[in-house]
Amino acid sequence: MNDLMAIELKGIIKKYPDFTLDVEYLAFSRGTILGLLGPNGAGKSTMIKAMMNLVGVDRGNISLLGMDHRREEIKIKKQVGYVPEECNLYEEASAGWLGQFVSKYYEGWDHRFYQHLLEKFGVQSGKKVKKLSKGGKMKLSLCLALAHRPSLLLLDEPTSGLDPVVRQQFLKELLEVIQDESRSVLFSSHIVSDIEKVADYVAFMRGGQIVLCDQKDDLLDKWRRVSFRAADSGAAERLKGYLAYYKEMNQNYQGVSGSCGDDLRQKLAELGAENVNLHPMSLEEIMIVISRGEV
Ligand SMILES: Nc1ncnc2c1ncn2[C@@H]1O[C@H](COP(=O)(O)OP(=O)(O)OP(=O)(O)O)[C@@H](O)[C@H]1O
Repeated sequence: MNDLMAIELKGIIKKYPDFTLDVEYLAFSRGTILGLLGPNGAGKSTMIKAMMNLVGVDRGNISLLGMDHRREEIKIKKQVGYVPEECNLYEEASAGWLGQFVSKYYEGWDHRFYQHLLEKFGVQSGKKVKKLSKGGKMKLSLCLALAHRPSLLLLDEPTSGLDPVVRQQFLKELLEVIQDESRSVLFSSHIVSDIEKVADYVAFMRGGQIVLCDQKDDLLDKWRRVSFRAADSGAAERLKGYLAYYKEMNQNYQGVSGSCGDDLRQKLAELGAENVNLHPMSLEEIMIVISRGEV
């Protein structure tokens, strides 16, 4: 277990009849935001639920804030704010009542901050949960998760039901919340632009596995769309090693490289590539290529 890590997963296996979560290793440091991207059914929610011990894993170790997720579950939960994908709040309760109720479980509960968040997100304190819109329920869940000023926030697609204005507000709030101390956030989303705005690290999931995890800025630096013509079949064999995914027609290659150094163009040329073109990729483009497993 590494105390400096917000979350550390090692050798996780969780089998369902038609799906296996298989995470060899995933970790990110305290005080940072990890954006978790992946297509529908990739296993993002299952992995987050496993961290919260809401889904029991068959094998492997999970530590949150340097503590074992099973042995020290209660201690962890006092320091974690979790917002699930589906709203599971008591429908007959109001935001005010829920605040009073939830506050009993958290030493760090800050009632003024809770009121401030409700106001900021436009959630009426007296309105019952059942009368809130989908976005309203998500905003209330966020306020409840943020108000005890947790050391670690686990947010499962928190922005999916929100309109663009509230999404902006929420992302701003999130950045403010983690700015003052060493707060850490795991944030899953389909909205790549949201992840791009706030994340320090980005992890991509596909088919139950983490296929890539890196610092966001490094990802943008390293990934390039590449095209070239291979001088001959020997050159083609050597050049393919530089492409994460590619398609080929008559020795004309179009692909992507995830290992772009300043000298990639020169390296490809030395190995027999002609007419080399390199283009930067956005996070969205990288995600689409990785999600599909093809160019
Ligand atoms: N309780 C369960 N029993 C059986 N299979 C399950 C269960 N929960 C999830 N799964 C399966 O696990 C897979 C991953 O689902 P999960 O909800 O973790 O993906 P996700 O990446 O969060 O997807 P989305 O972006 O659509 O929310 C899916 O194939 C799903 O059917």
